[in-house]
Amino acid sequence: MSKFPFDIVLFDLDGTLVDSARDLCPAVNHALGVIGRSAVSETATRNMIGGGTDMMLTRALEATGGLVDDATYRKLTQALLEHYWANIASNTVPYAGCLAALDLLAARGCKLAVVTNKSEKPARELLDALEMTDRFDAIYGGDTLGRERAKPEPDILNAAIADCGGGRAVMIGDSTFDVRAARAAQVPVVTCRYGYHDVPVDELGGDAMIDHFDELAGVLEGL
Ligand SMILES: O=C(O)COP(=O)(O)O
Ligand SMILES: [Mg+2]
Repeated sequence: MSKFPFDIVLFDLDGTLVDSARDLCPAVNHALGVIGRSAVSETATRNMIGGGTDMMLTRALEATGGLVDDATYRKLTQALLEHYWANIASNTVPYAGCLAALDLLAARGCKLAVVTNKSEKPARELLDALEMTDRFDAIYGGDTLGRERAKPEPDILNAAIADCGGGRAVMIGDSTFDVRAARAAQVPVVTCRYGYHDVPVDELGGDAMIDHFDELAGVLEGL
C-alpha cells in the first residue's frame, strides 16, 4: 500500500464529526425562552454554530429581536450551558461513515486530533459520551489556549500538530472559521457539504469538499 499523504488529520467537531444541532438548538431555545423570545428553528441554528457558544447565542438574539444587556446575556449563557450539559449527547451522533473513516485513517498511520471552537470541557464530555475520545491524540477546545486564540486563529491547529509529533497535516471542517484557521496554519483544508455553514457552502473556499465520510480517505489521497 502506498504511503498515505498525511501524517495528521485535524477535525472540527460540530458539523464535521458529529451532528449536534439537535441538542444545541433546544439549548439555545431554552435560553431565549428565559426572556420570552420566540424559538429559532434547527435550520437557522445550524448556520449559527461554528464560532463557539457566545457567537451562537449572540446570533440567536440578533435573529429574535436584538442583543441584551450584559447581565441578561450572562444569565442566558448560563441557562444555555446548563441545558446543553444536561442533554449533551441526547440526540447527537457521529455522521454516517465517521467512525469507519476514522478507523481507516488510523489504519493508514494517521494521527487524529479534534480542534473545535466548543469549549474543551463540553467537547471532551461529548466525545466521552459517544465513546470517541480514545481515537484522538489531541483534543483542543476554543478556550484551551484562551478564547482569543480560537479558530480562525491557527493556534489550536498548530498545538495539535505539535502534540501529534509534527508532520504533514490536513484540516477537515465545515465553516469559514475552519478554512481561515487552516490557511493561517498553512495546512490544506477539506470542507463538508453536510455540515453547518456560516456562508453559502460553495463559498467556503477549501481545497476540496466531501458529501459523505466515505469519500474522505480518497479525497485526501488526491490532494
Ligand atoms: O461551538 C461551536 O460553535 C462550534 O464548534 P466547532 O468548532 O466544533 O464547529
Ligand atoms: Mg463546525
